[in-house]
Amino acid sequence: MEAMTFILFGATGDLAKRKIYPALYNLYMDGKLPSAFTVIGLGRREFPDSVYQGQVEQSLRQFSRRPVAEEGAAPLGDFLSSFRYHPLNVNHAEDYGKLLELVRSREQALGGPGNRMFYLSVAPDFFGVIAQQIQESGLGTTSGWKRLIIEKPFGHDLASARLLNEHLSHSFEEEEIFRIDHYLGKTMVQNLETLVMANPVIQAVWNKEYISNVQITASETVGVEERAGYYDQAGAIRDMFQNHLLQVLMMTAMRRPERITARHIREEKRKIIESLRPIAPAEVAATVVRGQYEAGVLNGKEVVGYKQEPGIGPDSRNDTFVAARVSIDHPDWQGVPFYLRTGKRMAEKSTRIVVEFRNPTFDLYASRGEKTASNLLVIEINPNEKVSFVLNAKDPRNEGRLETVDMSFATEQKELPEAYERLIYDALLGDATFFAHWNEVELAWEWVQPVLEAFEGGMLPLHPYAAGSNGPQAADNLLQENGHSWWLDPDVPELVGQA
Ligand SMILES: NC(=O)C1=CN([C@@H]2O[C@H](COP(=O)(O)OP(=O)(O)OC[C@H]3O[C@@H](n4cnc5c(N)ncnc54)[C@H](OP(=O)(O)O)[C@@H]3O)[C@@H](O)[C@H]2O)C=CC1
Ligand SMILES: O=C1O[C@H](COP(=O)(O)O)[C@@H](O)[C@H](O)[C@H]1O
Repeated sequence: MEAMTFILFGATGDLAKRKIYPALYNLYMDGKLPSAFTVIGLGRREFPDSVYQGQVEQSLRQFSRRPVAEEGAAPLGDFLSSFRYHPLNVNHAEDYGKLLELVRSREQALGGPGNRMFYLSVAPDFFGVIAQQIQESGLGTTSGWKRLIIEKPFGHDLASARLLNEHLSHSFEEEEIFRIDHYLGKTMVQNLETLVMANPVIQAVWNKEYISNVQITASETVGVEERAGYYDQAGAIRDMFQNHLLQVLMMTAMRRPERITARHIREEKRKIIESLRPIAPAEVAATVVRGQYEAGVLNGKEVVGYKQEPGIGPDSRNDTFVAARVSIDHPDWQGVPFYLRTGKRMAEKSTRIVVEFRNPTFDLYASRGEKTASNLLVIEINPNEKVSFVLNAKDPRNEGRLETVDMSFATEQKELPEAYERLIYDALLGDATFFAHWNEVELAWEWVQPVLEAFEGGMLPLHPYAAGSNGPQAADNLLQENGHSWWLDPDVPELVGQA
């Protein structure tokens, strides 16, 4: 790989420490970084490179999945010697000129064409000004490639997302922008495409003829944590639904691409998000449920309600839970509801997709007083990474009566690269397959916008739910109207018991 300079805005921030430095270190240890590279960390304060390198080391010791060597020992020492710190206030134009001098001097020292990766790990309000200054200062002019990695949230609503994109597009081509959605870096989300496209058996039944409904859940046990300022403005709908859940939906429902390339996969994803049936604000209440957690018991401990969390006001109407029934007006998915839900302070941490297959209308076993259970394909994304196929079989201990069994495989999590490792590596290679294209982001906001308007216009009740529960009853009713119910437990035998 050619030499590269990695220019990190927000180098002293939480995300850099918890995710970006560990990802870079693990890539380095796997031989996936260029042999010549510099990381230039940026923040407002002044301090020497040695202090910065110490901060990076500390973050590796705390967060790296791979144990870090002793202080000063190679390869840690070699890795850290590539880190430089530069004080820069994103709003001060003159600071960018000085940054350019440092970048050029490092490029000269490293050799190569001057490849520049700009990573914006700062508040989204700064994205526009940074992109503009990169352009105006000359940082964006190089004989190598230039790329931009940006973090979520990408806008607060449809209008702000469009404005942000317009700002970025003055300085970067769409092909140069890598919008991180860390769910797209998760092993099982990446595996979805292979599972469906590389297995003719699954491919053949991946449509409305065989699938009854699809359930995508991202439940969390954590509450708002220390992010009240951000979360109380965003809510579950912007924090999780507009991006992560809709991305997982696109990955699940996309049809077979012509080829396995970023362009072809994104084309198929776009067709799905384009086909989501829009809902008018007046219809939102019939298809979307929002909730907010109250005090409850989680893992045997009492926890406070959302309104009692530090930094949240007693009158907050923010949603900590959202569920929706989504219809895809695509010939292959007509009549197959996709149920999506996400919430904080729920009974379990579980991100999963459950695909429920149709049962034949004539049940051969009814004459024996038995009922065949629905076949399920359960794709557990987090914290377990496991795929299970739930089938009917004979129970040899019970006179050959029907029982459900599962065929499954799981991945060994410890060994696997983390989402940020995969995504940063892909961006270094210029592979945008698992990044959100602007079309997807815009269309996702287009679907969500009437929902936001219904929220703001008070057209949708905010259902309370107890911390430690599975969310409000209204979210169950969404499915019951169609004769479905949430498959609750990712542990398959018990899950089947919920039917
Ligand atoms: N933390 C997380 O888990 C996640 C974060 N994100 C997103 O990542 C981004 C960064 O988040 P996070 O690291 O948590 O934020 P932090 O608040 O922890 O860090 C913010 C960073 O921005 C820098 N900064 C603030 N103002 C300026 C300025 N005027 N000029 C230059 N630098 C400035 C700070 O540097 P200093 O104060 O040293 O100047 C600091 O390094 C955000 O967009 C967030 O939404 C996305 C997903 C998860
Ligand atoms: O992006 C976010 O994701 C996390 C959940 O991520 P996971 O990988 O643990 O499933 C969520 O807690 C956070 O609020 C949100 O900003």
